[in-house]
Parts: sequence; C-alpha cells; structure tokens
Amino acid sequence: MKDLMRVNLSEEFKAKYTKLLGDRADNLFKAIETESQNSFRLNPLKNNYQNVQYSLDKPIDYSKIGYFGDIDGNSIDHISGYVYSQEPSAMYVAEVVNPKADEKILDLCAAPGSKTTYLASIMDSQGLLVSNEINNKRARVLSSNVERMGIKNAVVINNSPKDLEDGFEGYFDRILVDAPCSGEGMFRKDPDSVQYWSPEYVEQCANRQKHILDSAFKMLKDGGTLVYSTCTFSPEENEENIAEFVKRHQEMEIVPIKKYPGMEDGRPEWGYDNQDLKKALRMFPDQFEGEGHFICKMIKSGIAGTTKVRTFRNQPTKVEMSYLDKFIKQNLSEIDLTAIFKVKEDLYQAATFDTRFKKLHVLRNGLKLGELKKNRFEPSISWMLELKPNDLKSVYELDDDQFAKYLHGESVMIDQDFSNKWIGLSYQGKLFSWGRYSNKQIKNVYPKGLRK
Ligand SMILES: C[S@@+](CC[C@H](N)C(=O)[O-])C[C@H]1O[C@@H](n2cnc3c(N)ncnc32)[C@H](O)[C@@H]1O
Repeated sequence: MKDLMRVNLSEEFKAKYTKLLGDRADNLFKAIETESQNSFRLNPLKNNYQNVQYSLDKPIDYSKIGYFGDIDGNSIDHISGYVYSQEPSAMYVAEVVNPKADEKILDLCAAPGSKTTYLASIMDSQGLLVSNEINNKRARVLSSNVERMGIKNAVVINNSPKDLEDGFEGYFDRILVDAPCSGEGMFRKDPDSVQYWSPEYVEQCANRQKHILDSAFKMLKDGGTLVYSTCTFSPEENEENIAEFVKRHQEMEIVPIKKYPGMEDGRPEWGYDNQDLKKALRMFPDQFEGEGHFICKMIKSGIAGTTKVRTFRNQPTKVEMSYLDKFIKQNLSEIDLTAIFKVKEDLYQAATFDTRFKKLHVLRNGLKLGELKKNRFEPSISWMLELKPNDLKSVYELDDDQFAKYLHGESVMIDQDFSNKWIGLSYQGKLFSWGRYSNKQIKNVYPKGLRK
C-alpha cells in the first residue's frame, strides 16, 4: 500500500481539471497525493554494465535499460556512472527519440541531463549529441552528469535556442524539446512547486514553448524528427501548442508513438480538434505507473541535402602531444586516440570540429582527457569514467575501508607494487577515479568537488 502525501492543489487547479476530465478528475487528484514510484537506469557505456548492486527484478517494459527501484547517490554504482535515477515516464522520451548511429541529435533543453544521458547510452558513442541548456548553473550540472556517465560523443553548450538558430539551420537529424513547463505532472514529486501554479504561469510557459519549438523547427533537417515533451497536464502547453505549431509549419506531420499499457492517446478536443493529436501520448498517474507526461513526435517533410561542414582544429604542439603520448605509453594499454585538441591547457578528444560551435558557449566538447602541466600531462576524472579496465596497465581494487577513505580525500597505503604511476581505482569492480601510485601509497587525486 502506497503512502498518502499532502499536496495542496488549489481550488482553481481542481476546477480546471474537473471541467476537462469530468468524473475522472478525482482519480487524478488522488493519484497526485499518492507516493510516486522510483526507478533507475543502467548505463550500457560501462564495462559489464549489468553488474550493479540493485535488483533488476522489476524491468520497465518500454525501456531497454530501466528498472523500478531506489538507488543511493552515495553508492559506487552511482558515483561511477553505472546507474542514473530517472522517473519511469521520463524514460520513454529518449526511446521515442530513437537516435540512430551517425546522426546529429540536439537536446535543446537538456539540464540536468536525464534524457541526454539516456540518449547517449543508447547512441553507443556513435554520432553527435549536442546537449544545450540555457541556464548556466544548470548547464554545469548537465556537464558533470555527462562526465559521470562516461559520454564522449556529446558537446555540452550553454546557449539560448535563439542563439543557435542561425548557425544550425537544417542541421540536426533529430531534436528533442523537453520543454520548460508548469510541471503539473511533477507535483507529487515536488509538492512545493504547487505554490507557483497559476493560469497565468501556464500561459507564460506555453508562450515560451512556442518560441523554443519555432527555433527547433529551423534547426531540423528536412526529413528530420522532432520530439516534444513536457511533464505537465495542461492542454495549453501540450495539444494546443502542438496544434498551433503544425499549423504554423505545415511541413511538420505528427506521427504515431507506440503505446504501452497505461499510456493514452493525446486529446484532439484539447487541441482545436486536430485528429492527428491522437498519435501523441499522455501519461496520467491515475492510469500509469509514473509521473504526468506528454510526448509528441513529428517529422519534417522533404529529403535532407548534405550539410556543409567547415572544421577547426586547435592542435596541441608536438611537444605537448609528446607529454600525452608518454602518459599513454606508461599507463595505458594500446588505445586508439584520434581527434585530440586543446582548449587552454586542457586536452580533449573532440566530439566535433565543426566551426559552428566556435561561436557558442561550449562547456565540454567530447571527452576531457586531462591537463598539460609543466613538462607533463595529468589525466582528468572524465577520462577514467570513460575507460574500461582493459585500457589500463594497472587497476587497484579498493576494499570497503580504503574506498571510504579515498572518497573522503585521503591517501591510502597498499601492500602491492606498481611499476607505473597513474593507476585506475575500482571498487566492487567499477572504475571511479585515478590514483597516483608511489611507494606503496595511492595519493589522492579525487576531485575536491566530488569528495564525500
Ligand atoms: C524540463 S527541464 C529539462 C529536463 C531535462 N531534459 C532532463 O531530462 O533532465 C527544461 C529546461 O529548459 C530550460 N529552459 C528554461 N527556459 C528556457 C528557454 N527559454 N529556452 C530553452 N530552455 C529553457 C530550463 O532551465 C530547464 O533546464
């Protein structure tokens, strides 16, 4: 039996949905007062990725990698990017986007990154994922989640959709607009958010979404796919917005989404009677084990031409490359590193060299390998989170006590010798950090911001 919580829905909210849903509205209000189901995802980018400490007995049938259950943010599975907490309904969005190898994908409203990291997990490091977030603080959280999950084919940028429009016209094969919304579908997860709700707020959100959708339209290739999603119930932000969008842009056609038990059709009567809206998808928590969500998939007519790409390259000097080569020779087994470039003193393996990105506020372009120091190269945690045990010359498996100490920022004494200096540290078989070995001691290099 699930617990009941107090979510103070306003009379105005209740009246609106009673008018829209009739007798069913009471079931919805009750569901909003019922505790939500937690769930998490695995990350196929990791070595032996199903080896987690959490039960996989309750798979989510519409997700290849989702499971019902709770995870702990301090567990090794979370720290090393083997799991990501995401509520069930939100998981389906990335499956609906369905990215294909070698496509260019834009996640336009991406922070904190639950859908971006899902998309990357199923892209298997193929193609290009551009993860954009307008808010700087949130963009930095997005970037750290991309790092934790060991993603190397993503560019994390911090721009407004308008900033992107000009340079990226007709550029993307698929765009996800997971729009900022009034969040009605999340009230039970975040009961405090109820206080911000008002009809005016819903209108404001709908208006902002229109502009974001229009930007997305410009950036979508002919023949490309646009997925629009919100976590709110309001018709203004969902059916109404989409009906107006496809009217403004007649090249856009709403296409069907596979519906699993509990998922419902979109409602034409809430969107100027556009019957295609039945192909959209709604998840209401009184019928579906997840939060409230709306998803609509659309295709732009036409056949894509080729996109001209001019490339840039900030190559490290020969001497700088020699520091990286030396590091690799000493500490890694044979690995194939291409597309190395330099940003200030950092070396990256680029996700893209397209000059269009030069005008943007880029937080991360591909995989950060590490930093050039005086006469040497020092590796970054991002790289470790992407590497597999076989890529490393030395891996040391910490015991419970050593792991707790290391995570806390302490060095650990070990009873083992290594001939090289930079070793992979693992706990319960999961790589999570570099360690600097010297004389039976592993010096702590765990980033201060991640220590626990
Ligand atoms: C629903 S959240 C995205 C959640 C994210 N896709 C995920 O799965 O983790 C919407 C995001 O849109 C951003 N946003 C707010 N105003 C925006 C605007 N005018 N244009 C684009 N994004 C905006 C918000 O900062 C927020 O991070």
